Amino acid sequence: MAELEVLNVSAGYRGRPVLRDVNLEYGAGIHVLLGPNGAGKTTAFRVLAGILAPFEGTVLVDGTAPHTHTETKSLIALATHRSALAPRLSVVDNLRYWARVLGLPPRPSEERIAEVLDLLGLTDLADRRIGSLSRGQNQRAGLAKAFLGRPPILLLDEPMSGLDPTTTSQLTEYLRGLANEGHTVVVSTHALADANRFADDVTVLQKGRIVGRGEPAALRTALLGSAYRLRVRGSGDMPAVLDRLGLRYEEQQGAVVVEVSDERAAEALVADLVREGIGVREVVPARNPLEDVYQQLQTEVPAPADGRRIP
Ligand SMILES: Nc1ncnc2c1ncn2[C@@H]1O[C@H](COP(=O)(O)OP(=O)(O)OP(=O)(O)O)[C@@H](O)[C@H]1O
Repeated sequence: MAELEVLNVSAGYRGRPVLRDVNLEYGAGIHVLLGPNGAGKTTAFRVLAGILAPFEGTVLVDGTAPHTHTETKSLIALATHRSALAPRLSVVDNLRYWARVLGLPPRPSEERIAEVLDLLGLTDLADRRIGSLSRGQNQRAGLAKAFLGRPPILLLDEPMSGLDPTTTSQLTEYLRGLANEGHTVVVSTHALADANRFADDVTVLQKGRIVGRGEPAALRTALLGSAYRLRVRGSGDMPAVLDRLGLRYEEQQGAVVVEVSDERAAEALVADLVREGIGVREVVPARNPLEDVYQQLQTEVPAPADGRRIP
C-alpha cells in the first residue's frame, strides 16, 4: 500500500496555472476524479505521476516526491488516451519492452504479459502492431502496460472511454480487486453511472480547484444541500398521504418522486407510509447523485473545498 499526498499544489503550463492550491490524500481504494472538460484532470494526473513539476507545493508518495526520486516515480503507473506505446511494434513486443524497463525477470514477465493480455481481451491481438489497432484496442493496450508491473499506485485517465461494456465490467472488477489488495487507484471519468457504482470516493475538480470530495450521496448533500429525491412505488392513495405529511412530490410514470432532506428522512417516510396503510413496493434515489453534482457544476462554481473526505 502507498499513500499519495498532494500538498498545496499549483501547476500548469508555461507559467499559466491550471491547478490551484490542490490538497489531497489518497490511500488504498478506488478514487474517482470528476470534472467538466478542461477542469484539469489530466494535468492533475501528470503532476501526481511526477511528470509535470508543480509551480508550488509538493506531491509525496510515502513521504518522497516522484518529481525528484526515480524509485518513487516507479511506484506509479499512469494510463492516458495517449498510451506512449511504439506504433510499429506489436502489442506483445511493446509489453516485453516495458517488462524489461520495469526490470521484471523474463519467465514471470512472460506469464504476467499473458495475464494482462487476457485481462484486457488482447490475447488474439498480441501480434498486431499498435499502429493498426482501433481506438478502444489502443486504450486497452495502454491499460495493459499500466497494469504490467502491479504498481501500488495506478492513475487511469478516462480508462473506460472507448471500451465495450464487457471489457468495462471486467476492468472495474479488476480495479476493485486491486483496491481490496491495498492498491491506490485514481480514475477520471465522465461516466457518472460507472463512477457512482465503483467509487469509494469522488473528488470534484472545477477550474483547477477541488470543490468537493466524498462518497457520492454525501457529496451531493454537501454541495447541493440536503434535498434528496426518492422514487417511491406503492399501493394505495400515496399522493393524499404525502399531502397530509406536507411533503413535496411529483408523479412520474407510475411512481411518485418525493423530496426529503436525507436518507434518515427517507426511512421515516417509508415508516409513515406503512403506518398510513400504503404498501411500499420500491424506494430508490430518483437519480444518480453525481448527476445532480455534475449538473450543478455547469451552472455555478461552488466554494473551494480542501481534499478531505466528507464523512
Ligand atoms: N500541454 C499543454 N499546454 C498548455 N495548456 C494545456 C496543456 N494541456 C492542457 N492544457 C490546458 O489546461 C487546462 C486543463 O486541461 P486538462 O487536459 O488537464 O483538463 P481535463 O479536465 O483533463 O479535460 P478533459 O475532460 O477534456 O480531458 C485546459 O485549459 C487545457 O487547454
